[in-house]
Amino acid sequence: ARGPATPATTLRSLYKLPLTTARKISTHVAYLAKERAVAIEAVERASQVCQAVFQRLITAETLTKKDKSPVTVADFGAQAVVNHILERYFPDDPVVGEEDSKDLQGEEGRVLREKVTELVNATTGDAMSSDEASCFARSCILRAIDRGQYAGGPRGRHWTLDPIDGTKGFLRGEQFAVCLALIIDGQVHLGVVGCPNLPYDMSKPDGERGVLMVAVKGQGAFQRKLSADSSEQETPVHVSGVQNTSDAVFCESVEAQHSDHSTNANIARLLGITKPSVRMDSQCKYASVARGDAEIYLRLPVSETYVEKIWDHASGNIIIHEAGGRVSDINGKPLDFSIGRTLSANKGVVAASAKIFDEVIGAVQATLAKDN
Ligand SMILES: Nc1ncnc2c1ncn2[C@@H]1O[C@H](COP(=O)(O)O)[C@@H](OP(=O)(O)O)[C@H]1O
Ligand SMILES: [Mg+2]
Ligand SMILES: [Mg+2]
Ligand SMILES: [Mg+2]
Repeated sequence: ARGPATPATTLRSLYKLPLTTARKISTHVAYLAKERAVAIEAVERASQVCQAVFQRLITAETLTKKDKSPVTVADFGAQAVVNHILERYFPDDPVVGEEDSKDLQGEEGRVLREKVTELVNATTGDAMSSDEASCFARSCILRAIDRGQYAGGPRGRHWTLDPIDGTKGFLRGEQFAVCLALIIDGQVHLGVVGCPNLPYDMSKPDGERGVLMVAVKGQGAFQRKLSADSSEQETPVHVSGVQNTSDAVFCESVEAQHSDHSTNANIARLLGITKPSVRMDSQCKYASVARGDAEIYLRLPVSETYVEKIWDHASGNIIIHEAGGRVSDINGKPLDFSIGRTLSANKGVVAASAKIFDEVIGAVQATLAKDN
């Protein structure tokens, strides 16, 4: 079994250095620097895949027919691209990804498989060697997607990927996110969220869109413009400084099946919140709280049986913490990413800036006690 990842052990395995050398230089190299760069590259590439699909495949017709096939193509394409990039740089790291290649296999999956392959090659061909490109045209695309089958758990390193989070938002042309996180020994150490449709500056809601947020444990949270240019400047993000919950804005899912709007509203009332909730799909909600567009994210469960998935929360979780906020489930318990593919030890999610977090949890508990 691998021991806990420290900068020195990470450097040793990344660059195949003797441990003594790795220890000496570890004070000069930022922790997880290579992982951070690769994760940003992967999320940028996958976001391009999603945007290409949106432009080419989503039409008035697919929307009125509620045709979900475009998002399916984008989902598989994005997972193939991210897993492929991760494999190239970190061949030993397993991946917990949302999708699997079942629907792309055999004769039944041929049409979809060809669409995904064509899409991936068209949008990322320039970044691939000819060997890789011809491999992608064949079966490797299924293998790349299925590198996401890992079971997760408490030991070692693994990535977790949501190739498109906020499927419904994607189809509506609203918010969605490409989310990639690195979990080490059950804890999130790195998270990247790409939000192609989120305004870069919320004070200019009609201005430039496309935000990438990134955080590494202990290094703070940053945002940059989402584009393929890796030299993009980064600026630190911080949660809001609002002290009184009555001045707060809260955000929640658009989909009422994912989060209980009426319980959320009761909690907001108890906190003296008067501003209407901001309804938004995907982990862009975490990004909004991280940079102070909103103060609170409420995800009160609707069903007794639904268990949240790690890829829906891992990146957002570290970004909030590194931006000065806190995240827990509805009982104030930290999200436990060490169990496997799901957050089976938790129920619902609450995120808020640190100053008001305890008060928010208090209101959640009081509201739930009253409801029962
Ligand atoms: N009953 C339920 N309760 C909570 N979350 C659910 C749910 N059914 C599906 N989800 C998850 O909610 C995610 C979207 O969250 P949001 O409402 O914040 O946009 C979905 O991610 P995908 O879109 O990646 O499938 C899916 O994993
Ligand atoms: Mg999701
Ligand atoms: Mg998804
Ligand atoms: Mg899904």
